[in-house]
Amino acid sequence: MSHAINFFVSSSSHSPATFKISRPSVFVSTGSLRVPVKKSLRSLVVKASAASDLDESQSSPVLVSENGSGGVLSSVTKEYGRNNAVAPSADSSSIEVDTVTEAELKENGFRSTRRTKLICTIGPASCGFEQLEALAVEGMNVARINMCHGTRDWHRMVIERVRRLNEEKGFAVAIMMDTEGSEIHMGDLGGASSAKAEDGEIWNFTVRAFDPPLPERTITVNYDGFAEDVKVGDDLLVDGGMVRFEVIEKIGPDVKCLCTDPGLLLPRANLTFWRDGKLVRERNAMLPTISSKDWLDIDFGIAEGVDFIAVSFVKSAEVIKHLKSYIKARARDGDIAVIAKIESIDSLRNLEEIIQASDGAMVARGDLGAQIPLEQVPSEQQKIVQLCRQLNRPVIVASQLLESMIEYPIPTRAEVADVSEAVRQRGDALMLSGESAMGQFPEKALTVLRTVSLRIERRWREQKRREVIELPSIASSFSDSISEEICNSAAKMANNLEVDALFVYTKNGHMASLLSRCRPDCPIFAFTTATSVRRRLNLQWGLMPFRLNYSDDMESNLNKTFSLLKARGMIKSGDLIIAVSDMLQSIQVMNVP
Ligand SMILES: Nc1ncnc2c1ncn2[C@@H]1O[C@H](COP(=O)(O)OP(=O)(O)O)[C@@H](O)[C@H]1O
Ligand SMILES: C=C(OP(=O)(O)O)C(=O)O
Ligand SMILES: [K+]
Ligand SMILES: [Mg+2]
Repeated sequence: MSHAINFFVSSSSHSPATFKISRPSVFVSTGSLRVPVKKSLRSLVVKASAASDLDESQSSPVLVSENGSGGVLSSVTKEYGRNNAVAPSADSSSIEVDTVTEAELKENGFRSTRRTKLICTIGPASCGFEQLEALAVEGMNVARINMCHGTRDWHRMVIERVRRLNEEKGFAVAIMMDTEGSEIHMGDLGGASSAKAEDGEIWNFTVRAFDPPLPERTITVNYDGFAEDVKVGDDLLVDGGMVRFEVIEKIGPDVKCLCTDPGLLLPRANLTFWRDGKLVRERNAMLPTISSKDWLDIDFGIAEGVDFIAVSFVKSAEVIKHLKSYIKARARDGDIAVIAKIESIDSLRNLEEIIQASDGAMVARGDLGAQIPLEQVPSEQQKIVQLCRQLNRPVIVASQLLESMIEYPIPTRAEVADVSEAVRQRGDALMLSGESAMGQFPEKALTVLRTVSLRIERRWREQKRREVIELPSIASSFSDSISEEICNSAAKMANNLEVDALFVYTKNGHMASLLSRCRPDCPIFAFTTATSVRRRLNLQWGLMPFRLNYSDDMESNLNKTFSLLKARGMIKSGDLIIAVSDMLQSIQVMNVP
């Protein structure tokens, strides 16, 4: 027996008078017990189309098919059979999914797949082909290159290796380029890997350029206005306080500083200065968010076709809008997603408009913690994660998640608790920085992120502890409202019916992100026609992106998908799924035939 429930909604004029929805006489069970309804199909189709396209009979209410003979089921079965008959092996190559997802699905089934996405910063400790491969196998979804460090040639080499890895080994690792931004930082220490500053020593911070070797106890500073901005008596903090100096004398371009908290100085470490307990914001606050060097790096990123550009030290939404239109005018293959890094006081002030303007955000706790009191960082993190979810933007929690693993093979208990909390908050992605860029245990650190994520996600599902965060409507058009309602309902149905997976057919990824936003219990298979969209979906919670050519005909799309996934052993007969699509705005519940 099968049930098909169809709503036809006429919507060219959005006045309530022409908008008719009738209640279905047969409704999908919302009991919490999962009932395998083998060979049945229940579908609810909400179709928004121009009123003039529909006559009165078409727009009239609900079509219910009580028997399977003439309903959607029979055509699904027929189509499926036909697909199967025609060269299944040739067809099975036309669905692209990364090897890690495939293996995870085959070995452990739907429920156990990881929902939280993982980003690794690539540096000297992880840039080799085999090292990158090991990270990909371990679950790296996105490789981040930080333009603060290394040359463009070095970054190009990393991008090429990741691309080759994807092509040759079937991964789908996306690339994120992170701009240097106009932060004030130290120079390269004349090639030394570090320098020790001792208590009571006097160091010279200077804007003069030197050929190596540098004079003893000399630090070059990248910002020309440095010597003018600081005052005698200011505190100078390296990396938010890892080393502390006090300004004792200014002589032209040289600033003499007394070390008051000793420690290790690392190349290009960030510098902030404080006066009367407040961050000093002189002319340095006027520096452009995107420097001329950043624009060259951005051109490089566009030419290399990176998937994401993360913008450091964002102050306002304007810069994000500007960059997005710059990219749109230049990027060849679709656009590059722009991620706003929230790491300054200004970005906190303009948080909502910045997130609105961006394609995603990063809680960049490293620099954020150097600008606001440390004890305020956790609550800002929570707020940013929640706001991103409400505005439907992916969010990354970054920096010092497993800092001790730069040196040690296991994390501290406190670090594990921090990672757990970020997973519990349901951020989209977690990011490694120094742990994977220059630490001794990049793979082990990634394994910790993966296992902790899996553990917390499973526990959350087992306890059925769905959080009560309110998801406000974000749609800006009637059609968007329909998509949003469909995704909210489909996610709820998926939880109540305990389905195995949600399927979403989405050309630009919007419907997939709306489903991800609901953080449903089951994984979301996102089918998209474009490789670039597929790579970008890698950043979003719970999405398993597939590339697949499909038509506007949902039935044939489903048949094709079932046969391809079955041929690859990723689904099996009887699995219960809910499918939604952005072509025919619909929800269908069915067992895989
Ligand atoms: N491309 C690179 N080349 C050399 N070292 C790098 C590179 N990328 C990252 N690193 C090292 O890894 C550390 C952590 O990376 P990250 O957090 O991205 O930078 P930062 O510490 O400047 O914020 C850096 O301080 C630097 O020592
Ligand atoms: C991720 C961050 O930015 P970066 O590593 O580029 O300083 C941060 O400050 O936390
Ligand atoms: K950066
Ligand atoms: Mg930063």
